[in-house]
Amino acid sequence: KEKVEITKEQKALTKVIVEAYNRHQIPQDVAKKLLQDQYSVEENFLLLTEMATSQVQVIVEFTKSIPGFLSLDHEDQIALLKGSAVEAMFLRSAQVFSKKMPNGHNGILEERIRKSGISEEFITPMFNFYKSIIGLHMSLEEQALLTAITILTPDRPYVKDHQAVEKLQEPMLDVLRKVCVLQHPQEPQYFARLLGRLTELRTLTHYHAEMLTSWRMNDHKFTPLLCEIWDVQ
Ligand SMILES: O=C1N(Cc2ccc(-c3nnn[nH]3)cc2)c2ccc(Br)cc2C12CCN(S(=O)(=O)c1cccs1)CC2
Repeated sequence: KEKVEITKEQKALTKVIVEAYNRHQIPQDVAKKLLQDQYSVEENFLLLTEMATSQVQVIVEFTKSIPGFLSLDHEDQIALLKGSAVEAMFLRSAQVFSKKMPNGHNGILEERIRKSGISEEFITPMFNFYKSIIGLHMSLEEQALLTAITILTPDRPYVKDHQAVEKLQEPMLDVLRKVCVLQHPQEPQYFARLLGRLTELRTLTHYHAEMLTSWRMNDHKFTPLLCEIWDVQ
């Protein structure tokens, strides 16, 4: 049985990523609004849009703290952010949603999301993904590293220097693999299961793009930041 050892450098890298992941949080008042009294479908949608805008800001700040990211070609930095924005937001939402919301409230929040103009065909895969993330009981290190790995995906559209992105993503994959072995010794396939969630995330991006079109049709308004990052005119 191979003795798994995390090197000094890998410990330092994990520390930087976890600190960045913890440092940027959505202002509590924004998330709390979702728990207040009854809202109409329009108001719910507006709240989710406000939340999503804060989430994107948090994800951009987290990304900038990933060692080496700011040394990438500037256009590649934008391509990575735009290519991973929805996935990083859904991954982070699933991870935070469960923690941030005291148990009793999950139902209320779930109710708000269900009553926000998002169609059932998107709600179902979204909550299946959410439940699959919760079921993994990821540690903070695993959540932070998996989010960084998602953002540093070399094969996003318009990325020119794949190699440079791979060089940043590989060390994260190496340390995540070791962290999984050390933190889930009973589950040798745990690391593979984590990466499997990234595949499920890609299907959510597809649903999200479809939803964006239908929201546009029903004249739903988005903030300038969301229009920029989601390529909405
Ligand atoms: O809003 C969501 N939530 C609730 C949520 C998210 C984050 C925090 C939070 N608190 N502190 N930090 N973060 C709290 C509640 C949530 C939870 C699980 C999954 Br899976 C996904 C989601 C979405 C992500 C965005 N979409 S969206 O479709 O992109 C859309 C944008 C505009 C209107 S609809 C809706 C679902």
